[in-house]
Amino acid sequence: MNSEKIIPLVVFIAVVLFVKMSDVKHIWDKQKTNFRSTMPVREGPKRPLVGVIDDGTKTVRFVIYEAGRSEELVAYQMDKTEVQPHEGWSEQDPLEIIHHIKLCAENAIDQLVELGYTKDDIVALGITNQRETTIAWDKYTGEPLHAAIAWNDIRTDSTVDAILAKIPDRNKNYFKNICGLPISPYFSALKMRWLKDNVKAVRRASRDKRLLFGTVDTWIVWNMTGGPHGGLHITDVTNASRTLLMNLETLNWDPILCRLFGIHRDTLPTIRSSSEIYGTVKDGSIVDGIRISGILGNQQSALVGQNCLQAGQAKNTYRSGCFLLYNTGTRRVQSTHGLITTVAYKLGPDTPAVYALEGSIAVAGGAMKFLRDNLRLIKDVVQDTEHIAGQVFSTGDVYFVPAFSGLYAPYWRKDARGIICGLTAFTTKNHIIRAALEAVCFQTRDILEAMNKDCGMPLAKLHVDGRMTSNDLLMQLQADLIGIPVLRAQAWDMSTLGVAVVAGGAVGVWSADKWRTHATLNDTFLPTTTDDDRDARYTKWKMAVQRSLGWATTKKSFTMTDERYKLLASIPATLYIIGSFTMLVVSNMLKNR
Ligand SMILES: Nc1ncnc2c1ncn2[C@@H]1O[C@H](COP(=O)(O)OP(=O)(O)O)[C@@H](O)[C@H]1O
Ligand SMILES: O=P(O)(O)OC[C@H](O)CO
Repeated sequence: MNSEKIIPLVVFIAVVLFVKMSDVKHIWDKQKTNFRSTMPVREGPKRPLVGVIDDGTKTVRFVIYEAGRSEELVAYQMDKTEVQPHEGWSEQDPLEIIHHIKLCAENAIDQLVELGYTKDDIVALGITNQRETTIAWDKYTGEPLHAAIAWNDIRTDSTVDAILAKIPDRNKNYFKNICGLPISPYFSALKMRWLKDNVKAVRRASRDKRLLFGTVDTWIVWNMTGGPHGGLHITDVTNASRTLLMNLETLNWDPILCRLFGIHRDTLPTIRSSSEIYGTVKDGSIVDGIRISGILGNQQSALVGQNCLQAGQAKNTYRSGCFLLYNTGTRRVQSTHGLITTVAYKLGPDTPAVYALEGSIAVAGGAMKFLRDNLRLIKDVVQDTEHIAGQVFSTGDVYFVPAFSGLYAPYWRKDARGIICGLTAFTTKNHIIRAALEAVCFQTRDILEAMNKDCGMPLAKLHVDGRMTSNDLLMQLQADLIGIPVLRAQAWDMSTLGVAVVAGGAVGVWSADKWRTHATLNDTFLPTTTDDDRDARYTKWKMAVQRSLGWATTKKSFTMTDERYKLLASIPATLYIIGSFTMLVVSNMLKNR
């Protein structure tokens, strides 16, 4: 072979090898998230272990901690299937959740065995979960009667209007002093009402007294403790406080609210504390026989995991949504600036509940997914957002309000829809991506402004966690746009740590004091902007928010959606021509009469 032929051949082989290597790296990167054995084999006496089930919006995880240590020992994670049958709807499969939990537990315990432990070293299980997502099932067969309706599903828009019609002045905050929440599609009672109004199987089960309702924690515990054969129908105060049905003072279902939404008390779980031995797993799975002793909604769990156990401490968790919780101690602070009052935790049946003010943001990391999957501006949410947005020094005055399903706190406007404004011929995708990152930071500032007004004392620093916080650019923008230091947690997943602490606490292997010494911080991001600069940009953000409001109406006009287009396109052309011709003839006949 002469060199003319050899050189292209070598180049070709090199290219093929390079492509294959990047494939391998991609697969390896994916595996790393699933098979994370973060710790080497331990020397010295073994500690008791605490297992955690974390059911998130997009993923299920099973994590195992050594009691008293804040680092994960092993973890296994699986993605979940999200179904969006219609615009604004978001459903999950309740059976998939149970299936994934079992598989994750098996895989995590396999890793545990490699480290020299056995499953009997696990002395307690904790559950942390996406909140508000609602499931209805049959108490005698255990069958779900419908898909789980996810927290960010907005199908209940008109249900909200129907409920508001029964309330003086249609005031969405009318019952806020009882349950801490405004009437919004976000919360579970609306989803329960929708299920009763729209799903025959749910109505039938309700009539036959077979219906059980629950948030995801309830569904998991019921299934794991025996299901139709004596499964416990319980929830914890933090999850119950997200339904719109719990009275924040009595910590029980409120009769007025249950009547307003038409939800029968017998279909609701018993409300328990966040840290006590509820029962033992009896499902024949690998964790059979282990005690379940902790339940916390995932945002409350991150508050505990971040060690924000004193009144006045706050954390912000950046996941698909973003949730800022401010511990108010045993005082229930009523927000007059659009925040909600929620239970932060109750560490035992006889200990008082601790409350928090919460600013909930529906879309944070979800906007990055939108840029990748819908607009295809990026390929990788983690690397591209940081890298591409970092290629420009500002958004070029572009603002992105990701109000895909309305705006939550502090606006609570279900009629808002997403906008990108300020586009010029100079705008590139880099500016739009950067604007999407800044949107997360501005929404956090919205919450902080409200929180400072409600609490009267501005927050001096912000503790942050969640997968998105690995983005350094986002963290710096956050510090720049709120003007206070941002303290990033040592590990991104504080939700699993929080419930591990309370589950371990209930069985006496984990005391808050011991855990505290291990909760260390990793990085601090300091503001680099002036007050004037950040205030000017914030004023522009508020203008953008104003433009996003009032876009969606409950009564939709007939618009040509993709679904309708496909339906019309499927009608044979001849039928269409005959139909049109007939209409023409009839209209002429009528005209000539
Ligand atoms: N480093 C990052 N930079 C920007 N966006 C990120 C980063 N990491 C994750 N995200 C986004 O955050 C979202 C939330 O991630 P994750 O915590 O896994 O979801 P969940 O809400 O199910 O817990 C993802 O959909 C992704 O779009
Ligand atoms: O699973 P996440 O992180 O999206 O959490 C969802 C919240 O709990 C909703 O309130």
